[in-house]
Amino acid sequence: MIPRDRPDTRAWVLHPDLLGEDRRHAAEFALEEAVSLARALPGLEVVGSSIVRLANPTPATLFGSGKVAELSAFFADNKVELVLVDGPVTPVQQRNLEKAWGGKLLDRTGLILEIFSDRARTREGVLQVEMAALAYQRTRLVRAWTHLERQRGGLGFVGGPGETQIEADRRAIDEQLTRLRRQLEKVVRTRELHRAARARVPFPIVALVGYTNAGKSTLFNRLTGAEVLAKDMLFATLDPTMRRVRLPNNGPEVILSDTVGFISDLPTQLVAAFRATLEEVLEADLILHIRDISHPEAEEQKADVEDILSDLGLPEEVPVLEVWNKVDRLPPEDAGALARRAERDGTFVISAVTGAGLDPLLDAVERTLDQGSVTEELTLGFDEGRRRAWLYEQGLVVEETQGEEGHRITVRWSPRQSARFRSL
Ligand SMILES: Nc1nc2c(ncn2[C@@H]2O[C@H](COP(=O)(O)OP(=O)(O)OP(=O)(O)O)[C@@H](O)[C@H]2O)c(=O)[nH]1
Repeated sequence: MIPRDRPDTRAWVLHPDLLGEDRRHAAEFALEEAVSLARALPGLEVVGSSIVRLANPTPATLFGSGKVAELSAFFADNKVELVLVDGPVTPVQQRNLEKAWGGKLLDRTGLILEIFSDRARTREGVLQVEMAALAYQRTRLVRAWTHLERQRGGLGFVGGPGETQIEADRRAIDEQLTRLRRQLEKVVRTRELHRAARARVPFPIVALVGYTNAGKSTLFNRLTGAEVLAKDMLFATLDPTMRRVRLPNNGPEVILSDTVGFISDLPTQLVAAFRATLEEVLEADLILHIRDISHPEAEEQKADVEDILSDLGLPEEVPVLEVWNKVDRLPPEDAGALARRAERDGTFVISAVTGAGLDPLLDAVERTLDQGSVTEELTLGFDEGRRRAWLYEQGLVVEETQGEEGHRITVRWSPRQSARFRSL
């Protein structure tokens, strides 16, 4: 963990470039993202960053010996205390580089874990991140152990002191993982209860999803007036936040849900933690996919988000509206062309900062929620007062007459509202 009780740690971000000159831009975008990630972490001062060409990773030190020495002098001159390497670094490489550079080193997974742990707000988020961190540590122990074994010439005898220690560490991690897993099961059960309770909330749920830094929290705050952390930081939101809001012009009330941002090349150990925080979108009646249209990799980001949503098993009937945010950052002529394209594609161009384009978007939200709705006639027995009251609370009742067998009620509702009613 990075100490928080002292002046900011001076950090340098290194992106090892495995691709070479013709993919230079990819390396530059990757470095930029890595720097934004590092800036998202309190307690760090990012003093600079660089791309290091890496044709053939060296098993012991990742970079070649000349490069290691050159960087060592450079880090000493610049008083760098922590080096963030934007890629995987083996435990052996980490140990050797830390020795050579005289400071700490964190690889990409380590960095994202630090951010997740800093941001996790719900009990479930915290547990998921702790488990991911332990699982990560465990793989590093195993690798160190194999390495030790190899150092001993692979004779295969057991019980050497180093090995016993690593075995003991591994057992301790396993025990802790089991404990955390049990706690998590309990938390998930409680969450299911909450979810069932929320399934009875009388308003449709609109979820904001999108890449990290796309502007979800800014839009959320603009629409709800809520105090959700919005900074120029990645991962300002790790756990979804929900607020009730009435759409303008006396439109319907909805629950707006802000979710954790996506990130490219998420290390595999972190996928479960990330998904756990995103599962909430499966309950939404409508999804707004917020995109930073000024981002150079906007298209790749869109594909990533769509892939994950479909992997999560988002039901097909849940409508998704695509929202092109940050239009204020484009030159006016590009913004004009974008608006024409958006009209053709059925997407929405907005600026969450200036408020431009919000009215048409909110009209579309209202229309889309209504379009999915159908009118149905129900008969409720006289003993079903609670369910009848629920229909009224939701404002779903169009007409009611009394028949011999009970109340005949005409309702207009979305498929999800109808499903919620049936689960009452
Ligand atoms: N120029 C401009 N900047 C914007 C706009 N919307 C958001 N931003 C800025 O983009 C940065 C990120 O915005 P957030 O709202 O925190 O982004 P997010 O999608 O919630 O990010 P995560 O929580 O990391 O997923 C902040 O600095 C915002 O001020 C916009 O419409 N125009």
